[in-house]
Amino acid sequence: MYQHRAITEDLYWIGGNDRRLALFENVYPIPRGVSYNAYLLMDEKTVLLDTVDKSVSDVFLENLEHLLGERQLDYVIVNHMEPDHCAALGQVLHRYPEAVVVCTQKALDMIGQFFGAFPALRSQTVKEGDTLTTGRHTLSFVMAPMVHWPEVMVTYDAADKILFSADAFGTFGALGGNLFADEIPFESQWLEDARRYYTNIVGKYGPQVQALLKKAASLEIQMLCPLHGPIWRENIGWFLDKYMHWSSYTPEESAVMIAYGSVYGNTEAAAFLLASRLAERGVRNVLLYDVSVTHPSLLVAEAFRCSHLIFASATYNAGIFPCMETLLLELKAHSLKNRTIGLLDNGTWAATAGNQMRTVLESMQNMTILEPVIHIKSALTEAQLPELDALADAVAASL
Ligand SMILES: Cc1cc2nc3c(=O)[nH]c(=O)nc-3n(C[C@H](O)[C@H](O)[C@H](O)COP(=O)(O)O)c2cc1C
Repeated sequence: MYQHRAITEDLYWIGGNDRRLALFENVYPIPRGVSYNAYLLMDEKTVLLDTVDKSVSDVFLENLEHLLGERQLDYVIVNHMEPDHCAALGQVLHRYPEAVVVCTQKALDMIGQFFGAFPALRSQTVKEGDTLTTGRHTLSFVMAPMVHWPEVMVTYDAADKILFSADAFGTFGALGGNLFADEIPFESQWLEDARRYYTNIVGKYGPQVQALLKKAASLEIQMLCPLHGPIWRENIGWFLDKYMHWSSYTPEESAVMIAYGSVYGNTEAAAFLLASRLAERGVRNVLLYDVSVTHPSLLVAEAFRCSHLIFASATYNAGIFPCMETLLLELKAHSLKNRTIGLLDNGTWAATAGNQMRTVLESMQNMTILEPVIHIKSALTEAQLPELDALADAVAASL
């Protein structure tokens, strides 16, 4: 049964929701599911904006066929060629061979790579500022390379001031009937997933996102239609501000995240003592995470949110505790920068985790490592409490 939704008088959401997928990109847990948004503009010409993942392609095709009825599909705009948005493209082109695919040259190349040759493919490649008039609407194309993939562009509808923003402004979380961000408690129930989505999926490409935000600033935008999650028509400035922070690697809050990796509990105990010492100094909302039981994607998101990051690790086979090493390499891979760092390590015969964590962190940009670094020999001693206090003082003073 079709389940399309009207957005305006001639624009429809025709996507689908997947609540069964355990791991997005086979990496990121999505307990609240994910939506794959596609849009259909029913102007004098009909225009499909992106398609969907294969998991929801049946309902998407039903939506498309039901809305089109006897009309033909004139254009398919491909903003992003990642398979979670283009898996159904092949089926669309087989059903509507007269449709003209509008995309970047790079996306056109990818169509050939993913689907093989479509001998009868009708295509129109576009560049920055090119436009397509479909009747009442004039769509213009804004290049957004590496706002996830190199072929990405976004599409601006000048008539209704809508930006079809591809993966930008997306979030994890399936839609539950409400289509608009202003219809759901976004800040309290969705922001965490939006941050986890941005930081993990697009977070590495901050400069490219900044470039897109700069271009978007010159457009009057009344609605943001992303490829995942709810549509924005109110409070867009608030969400843009989040993107400004995330893409410039500016902490959202003066806050402390402590992540520890511990086998027998002694490093954990020291991390908890440090957290308590911070609380005694009036630091609020200190967050303590065990890296062994917390998915790195959540810790990456938290690291983007917090100004201060403390890493406490047992030494493991002359290296960093494995889950901690994974976290640090993930943070580096996502280009995190501009943070204040505290370090604790532990070892029974040769503690090397501290130096190795420092090496990773010093290879990242603008990471300020606070002194003292705490070195524990198996278990923290009374004699080390002044050192722990000194680190707590340094963190509190720099917040
Ligand atoms: C598999 C394994 C490898 C370890 N390798 C080292 C090591 O290379 N150097 C060292 O000093 N301690 C090593 N240790 C010991 C722990 O780092 C040490 O006992 C530490 O105090 C554990 O802290 P925890 O109580 O937080 O787990 C290793 C422990 C395990 C289980």
